[in-house]
Amino acid sequence: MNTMTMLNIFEYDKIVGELPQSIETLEIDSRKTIVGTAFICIEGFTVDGHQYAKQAVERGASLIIAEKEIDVEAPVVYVKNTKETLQRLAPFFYEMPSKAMHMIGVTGTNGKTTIANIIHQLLQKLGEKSAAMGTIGFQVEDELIDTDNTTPNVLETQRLLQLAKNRGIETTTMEVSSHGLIEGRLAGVVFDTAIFTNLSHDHLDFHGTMEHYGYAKGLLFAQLGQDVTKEKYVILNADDAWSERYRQMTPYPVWSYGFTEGAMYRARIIEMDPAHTIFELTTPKETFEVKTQLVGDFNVLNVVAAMLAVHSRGYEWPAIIEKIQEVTAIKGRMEKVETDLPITLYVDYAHSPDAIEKAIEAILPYKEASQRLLFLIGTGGNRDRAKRPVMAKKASLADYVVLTTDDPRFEGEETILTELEKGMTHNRYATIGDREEAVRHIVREANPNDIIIFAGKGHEDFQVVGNEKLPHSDAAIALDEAKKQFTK
Ligand SMILES: CC(=O)N[C@H]1[C@@H](OP(=O)(O)OP(=O)(O)OC[C@H]2O[C@@H](n3ccc(=O)[nH]c3=O)[C@H](O)[C@@H]2O)O[C@H](CO)[C@@H](O)[C@@H]1O[C@H](C)C(=O)N[C@@H](C)C(=O)N[C@H](CCC(=O)O)C(=O)O
Ligand SMILES: Nc1ncnc2c1ncn2[C@@H]1O[C@H](COP(=O)(O)OP(=O)(O)OP(=O)(O)O)[C@@H](O)[C@H]1O
Repeated sequence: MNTMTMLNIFEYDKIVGELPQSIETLEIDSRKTIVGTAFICIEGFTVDGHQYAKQAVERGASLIIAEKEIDVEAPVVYVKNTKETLQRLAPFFYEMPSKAMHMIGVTGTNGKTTIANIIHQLLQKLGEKSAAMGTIGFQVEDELIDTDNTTPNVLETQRLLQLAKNRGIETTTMEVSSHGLIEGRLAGVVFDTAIFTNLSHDHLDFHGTMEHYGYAKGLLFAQLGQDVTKEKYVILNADDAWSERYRQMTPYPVWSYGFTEGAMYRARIIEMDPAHTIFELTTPKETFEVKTQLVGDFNVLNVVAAMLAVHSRGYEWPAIIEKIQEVTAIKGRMEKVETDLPITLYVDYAHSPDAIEKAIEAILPYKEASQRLLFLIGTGGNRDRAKRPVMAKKASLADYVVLTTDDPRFEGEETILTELEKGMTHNRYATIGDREEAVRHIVREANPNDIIIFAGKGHEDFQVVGNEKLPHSDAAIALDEAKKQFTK
């Protein structure tokens, strides 16, 4: 990009040094800086990017954008606020890629990954070139690109969207986290459809109160804009009271879904077993029977929300209902671990109280009287502490519980376990800080034919200890221990 063109995009206070003719790329991480980069210094939660300007110059940055005085061997453009500058600059630099695609945003405490992946699978089955960005990474058709966050920072988001646009992607579905909304990571992303799943206790370390947390989610609906000449849709969960608040934040048509009587698109479960679900979907015009491989009441709502998003894209119901049958379970979401051993193992990403309750409730109806449901749950260190006892209380719905850690980071396991333990409502449980040992212990506790749910890690294959990502797989450890236990 021509440097003068770039300087027309945002306001600056002063320029020190001789500007290059053009810049090749933008970067906020000195470690990724290459020759010809414009490096933008961002003050983060942990460190201040201004400290890394020198390193960026050593790596070839030809221009620095800063808000504090720095001393570097490169031209510097001083602005009032580098975060805001980046939010204006990145979408322009990457040529507003979201405008070239149909964009679907999914927000809510639980279900974002599931819905985004159902939409992605469904659109591909309908012959569309689709991408999905979220907790699992960035899926561009069948390729998976690693990302650091559910909603990546503004630069990464724009860069990935441009990549999708360049590959001819027609629809991109993004998981929109409340952190992403509050931090302006979605600047320049123009959505066409916005979905709300549900709101329950999570992330209060960041948002403080449920009111603030709920308000943050609402920004997605406000961000759809006010241009009523555009055809945009809002898809809200009628079973969740927050939907009424979000309805008021947008002028666009609202399609509500849920089990509740007032829902425009109402689901009623007809049949459900551990391998499939059949439900009836009543739309304002007609009623359809829908078959899906996903299980659990909550997944019926996830499936309906995803089908509505695809309908908002212009696909007719018969085609959607035919293809939804082929959509498979999502990695790490109530995912059954394949084994011939006499034990049923599920890995699930539940790490909020509501998700834990839903995961257990998905299994209880099929559990025979002779079987026990064992549940392993941990919480992260240096994150929302208030949810710990509430999570353990929900986990107490299981017959036997193991309380452990889930990314302890820098926090001692003692505090995590003690705070979890406060919520237990029965005494059939163990506390084991080391997650590998906890997994092995719960398998050893199981009798033949019992069911174990390993909650919290889902698709993740690591455990964050300190600031290191150590390899860890609940499924692999559980299978190893189960072999010892059940092939004697
Ligand atoms: C609290 C938070 O949101 N942190 C995010 C933030 O990190 P940070 O502010 O600590 O960054 P920092 O380390 O202080 O760095 C500041 C600046 O210096 C730069 N730097 C740093 C080191 C260096 O050597 N060179 C260098 O240039 C960095 O690139 C950055 O520009 O910016 C990083 C880069 O964009 C994010 O990856 C990081 O997310 C962390 C990993 C995180 O855990 N975030 C959570 C809270 C989060 O955002 N979660 C939601 C999902 C929630 C849900 O489950 O629904 C999400 O969307 O992921
Ligand atoms: N609609 C739902 N309502 C309640 N719980 C759900 C729902 N959908 C999924 N869950 C539970 O929440 C867990 C996480 O699901 P999913 O990954 O789809 O949510 P998410 O919103 O993407 O979570 P995160 O923001 O933490 O990445 C699942 O493993 C399941 O236990």
